[in-house]
Amino acid sequence: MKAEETFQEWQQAHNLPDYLQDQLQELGKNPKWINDAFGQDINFGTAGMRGRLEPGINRINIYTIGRVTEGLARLINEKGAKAQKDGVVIAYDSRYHSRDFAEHAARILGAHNIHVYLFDDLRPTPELSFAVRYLHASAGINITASHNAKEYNGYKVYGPDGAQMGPEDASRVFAYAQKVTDIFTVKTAPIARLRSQGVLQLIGEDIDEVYLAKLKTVNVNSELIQKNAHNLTIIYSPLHGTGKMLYDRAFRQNGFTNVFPVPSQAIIDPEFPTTIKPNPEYRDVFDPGIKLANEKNADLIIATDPDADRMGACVRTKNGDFQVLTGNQIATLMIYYLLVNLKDKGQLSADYELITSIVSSSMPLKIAKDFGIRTKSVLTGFKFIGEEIDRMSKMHDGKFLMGFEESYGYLFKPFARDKDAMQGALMFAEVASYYAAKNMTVLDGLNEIWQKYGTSYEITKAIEMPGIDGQKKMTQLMTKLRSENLQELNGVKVNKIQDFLKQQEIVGDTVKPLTGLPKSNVLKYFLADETWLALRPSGTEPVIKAYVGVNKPNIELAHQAAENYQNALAELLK
Ligand SMILES: O=P(O)(O)OC[C@H]1O[C@H](O)[C@H](O)[C@@H](O)[C@@H]1O
Repeated sequence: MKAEETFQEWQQAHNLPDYLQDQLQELGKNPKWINDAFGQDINFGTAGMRGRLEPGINRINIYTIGRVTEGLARLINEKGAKAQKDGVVIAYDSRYHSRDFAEHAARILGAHNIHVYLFDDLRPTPELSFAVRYLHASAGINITASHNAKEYNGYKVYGPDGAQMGPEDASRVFAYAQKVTDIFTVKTAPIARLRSQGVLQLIGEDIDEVYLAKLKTVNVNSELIQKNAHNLTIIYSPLHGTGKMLYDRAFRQNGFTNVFPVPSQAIIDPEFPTTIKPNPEYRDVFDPGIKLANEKNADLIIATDPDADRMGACVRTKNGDFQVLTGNQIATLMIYYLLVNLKDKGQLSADYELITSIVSSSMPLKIAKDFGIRTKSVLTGFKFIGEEIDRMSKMHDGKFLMGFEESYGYLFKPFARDKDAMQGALMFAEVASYYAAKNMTVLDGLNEIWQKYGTSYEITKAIEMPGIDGQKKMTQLMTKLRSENLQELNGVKVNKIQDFLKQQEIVGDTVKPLTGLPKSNVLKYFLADETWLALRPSGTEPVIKAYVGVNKPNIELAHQAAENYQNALAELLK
């Protein structure tokens, strides 16, 4: 059906909530918007779906949420009575309509006689992942758009292992969802009836308690924390979201007693009024925290994104200013600390594994190699790290030490199978205590690591390409880059190209198969000066991501080189 016809159908639909009718009228004045919002179904991929909170089949609203939930219900029913009985856990974050959408999903699943565990209030993504495993549920749903701006919402789906759903099941959910002929009349059952029938069960504090007990096991040196944590003042921000629910108990129970929330950002608020995007990779989100840190004489600010899967940190520099660390730098400090700790205790063994992604820093890999442990690099998406954890536990062929992605995601203990900002915050607080005990700052620690292993520095940039037009442009650009086989950049020779879609590795005129990972639209370049570059369309936002990682003798040279390469990539992507 043409975009215009679908748009008209929505205009004529009965019972459309007021806010959607208002938006239809306003936004519908723009033919380009109609084309984009009604031109195709919103994609449901392995990261679920994410989009602007607007009317339209290519947007996030009660109807697209309803349709995909119907798809999930049909998949669960196809799996049989046990899957129905095991049920689905539903969580949600602090965004506009998150709770409405969660209840709507509960009503649809309930109408299919699928057991539902619905959180009584907002909760972190990793707690949902944990709950799916703990309750032996057949799936999980989280209504969240993670760190996106306030205009967005989304839908993440989890499999029985607590990791985000794999490609096979995701495409079946999408296929079932597409079979829904009338998006406005998906069958629901009333919440009160589902409650009285025992189909819908509320959960909350009961899960918090067991999840917190698990979080207690994350820190590795309680003696160090006991001796030093009282000297460490931590400023914490949940960025208006779900981290608020548990941070206080989590820090305290693990021995971090000097933790102060940023008051303005500890207010749960879908407007995210203190930020442009509630994303802990940006400096501006830390501004209120820096003010408080100066008042409290604190050196460390930790922030978690609204669904508390990403964790970022901002630390005091020598001249008293503050610097936001990258996800790669945080991971570098963490893996180094973990390995030193294991070595000191005489517990280091070669079967420990570090799992990371192909677009993350090479520094943690270097450190892991130096300490003699194993590493594996997987595609972007924490579910791939989850798969490796599964492999280790089933095959007994490795001990999981840490998983990380440059996008501020970390995991240490596999009771959750998605990145866990609570685990990240606790581990980073321990790293800061370790350096405090040595009278060093976290930045001193990073410098020490750089002196030992060379200075790695990475910059990731996201180049926006919105709408259906943007999607076409990304496809064209990736095709063009594939056909060009880049020979040099900024005068430096490209030694090797890895094409993860064609599964080929190109060295000069030789083309070899690239094995070991599923197909993915990623190009990675290795240059003669130890630089690596990667390009890929994001799976969660309308952007192409450009990753640069350089290795230089010092940080000034590294900064400069990384910026220069980013500029060169920006030219390529014009
Ligand atoms: O780079 P993207 O495709 O936007 O993905 C960025 C991130 O998105 C989600 O949050 C996934 O859970 C992460 O594993 C992934 O790293």
